[in-house]
Amino acid sequence: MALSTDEGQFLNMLLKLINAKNTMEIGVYTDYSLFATALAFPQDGKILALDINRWNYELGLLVIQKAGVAHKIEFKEGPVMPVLDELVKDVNVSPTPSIWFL
Ligand SMILES: C[S@@+](CC[C@H](N)C(=O)[O-])C[C@H]1O[C@@H](n2cnc3c(N)ncnc32)[C@H](O)[C@@H]1O
Repeated sequence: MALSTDEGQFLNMLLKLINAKNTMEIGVYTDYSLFATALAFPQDGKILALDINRWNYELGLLVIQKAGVAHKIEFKEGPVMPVLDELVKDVNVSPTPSIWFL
């Protein structure tokens, strides 16, 4: 259901290698891959995180907050397709996030 610790480290390294600072995560579950991404990003990095259930996002939120990276994350709750339909109407959303997850 979630990344292994090795995969989290690998993701973190990949994001740094490509200087990623804008991703969309579809399905956060315990926030593990979201946390690995937020740690890899520069201070002005932005992650749009989507999950059908806010409870999943809140599972790891305290850790994210304690690590001081919560400001990099915008969370939206809901089934992903209607949320994505809304987002494509918003001209401020990048059409080309670096990495997608589910
Ligand atoms: C495999 S888990 C994600 C694991 C996470 N990316 C990680 O590696 O730590 C899948 C997540 O997708 C969410 N999900 C499944 N279908 C969804 C949908 N249609 N819209 C939004 N979220 C969905 C589930 O609630 C679950 O939290």
